[in-house]
Amino acid sequence: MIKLPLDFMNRMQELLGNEYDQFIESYNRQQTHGLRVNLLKCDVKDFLSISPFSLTPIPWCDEGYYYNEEDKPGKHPYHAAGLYYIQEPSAMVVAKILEPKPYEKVLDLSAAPGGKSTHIASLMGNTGLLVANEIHPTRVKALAENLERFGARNAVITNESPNKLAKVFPEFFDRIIVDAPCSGEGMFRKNPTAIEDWSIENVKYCAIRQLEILDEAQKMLKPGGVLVYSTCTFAPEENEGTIANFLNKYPMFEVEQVTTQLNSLLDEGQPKWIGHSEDSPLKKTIRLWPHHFQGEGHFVAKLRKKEGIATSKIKLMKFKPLAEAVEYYQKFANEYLEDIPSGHFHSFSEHLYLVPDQLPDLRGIKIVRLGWHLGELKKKRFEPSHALAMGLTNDQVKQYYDLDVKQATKYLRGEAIQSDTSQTGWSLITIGKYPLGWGKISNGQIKNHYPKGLRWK
Ligand SMILES: C[S@@+](CC[C@H](N)C(=O)[O-])C[C@H]1O[C@@H](n2cnc3c(N)ncnc32)[C@H](O)[C@@H]1O
Repeated sequence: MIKLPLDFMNRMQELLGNEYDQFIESYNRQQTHGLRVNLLKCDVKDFLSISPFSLTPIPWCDEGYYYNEEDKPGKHPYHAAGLYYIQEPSAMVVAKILEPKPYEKVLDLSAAPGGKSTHIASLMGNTGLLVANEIHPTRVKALAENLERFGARNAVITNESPNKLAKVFPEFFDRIIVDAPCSGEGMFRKNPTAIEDWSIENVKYCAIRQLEILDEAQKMLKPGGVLVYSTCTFAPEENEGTIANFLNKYPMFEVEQVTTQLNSLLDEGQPKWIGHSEDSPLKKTIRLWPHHFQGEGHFVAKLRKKEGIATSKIKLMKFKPLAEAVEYYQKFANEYLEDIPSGHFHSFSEHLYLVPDQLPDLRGIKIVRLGWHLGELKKKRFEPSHALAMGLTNDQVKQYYDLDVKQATKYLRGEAIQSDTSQTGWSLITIGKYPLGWGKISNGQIKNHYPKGLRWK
């Protein structure tokens, strides 16, 4: 049994009353583990037909499955191919509640390491625009890696404070998710440091910070848009409390009833825990309890901004592609790609990106990725990026070289692949039909271009 903070246990006992014993008992149950299939790469049926893991469906997410810990899907080459994301099962409900639609503009304001962003990308089918922002400079790297592995082509990744972001995206997004930094009570079973860091003072501090983040988030939402707020804590101050303070400050928002395939398993919000009446709209927020189903604790509120007319002026981005980079990209694409991705090009020094439509002027914003990174101009030749490989399918390239699991493991370790292929030049290295990265072939030798920073030890 894990050792929980005494003040936390006393609080929970007071809140849960008769249910408290059941709640505490859930800490003795085995942790659950989930993976979520990447619909950008394959449909669930295709994935199940090749999956070597023993999987059980997660009831609230069609593409989510529990796996056995011994399966270690994070260490399988299919993970490196971006076929799935390892995610806490309860967390899979959040993007479902957000319901992003193709061609929309969506913001994930506190996105690292990318659980919700990869889910949103997967549901948007590489259309529209996903802005995935993370304030923390180290954590944003993991976010970029995860979205790249997923093959997301429509994601702009930024490393900013909500306040700075709000200045360039006024009334811009159709949907925003604030998966807020919180006291993490719901993750005590999985994350012992959350136990060490827990205190009542921290709960209060988190509640203040959450409202500050929401203050900025609401500015970026279009009239009629949807704002989803989520935490992985049980603390009423950070859940119903934060939402009550928000609604008080911004009466143009209302709580929307959540309808998902999870409905019968969902618990309602608890307005009475913050001194509100039982008929409060806060009852429409939802709580996920670890003693009611297989997963950790979560809270989600779906808010909608009233309809109206957006009055903010957006200055659109001026694309500045490096002409030579475009020229050499096109040469590369004619030689190696069946389907030549085109659209708005933009360059940062020699790097070429394919940028989603309708992007505002992002001057002053720290940009980590601006859409799909195609590659880099290097001394009169174009070197395709890893992101380009991960966003392609094997039928979009003129040549690919398929590996089995053993060879793929070698490739991911950065080792040379023995072959007697007659291919020459850039070849998409795949497992099944799913890309792992690039190889460059000459005289039957495949030079391994799997990025050094990602190589398996
Ligand atoms: C719960 S985590 C996000 C998890 C992520 N959405 C996912 O599904 O993988 C909260 C994030 O908020 C970030 N954060 C911390 N302080 C913040 C602030 N003041 N404004 C915005 N984000 C902040 C943290 O760095 C952290 O990555």
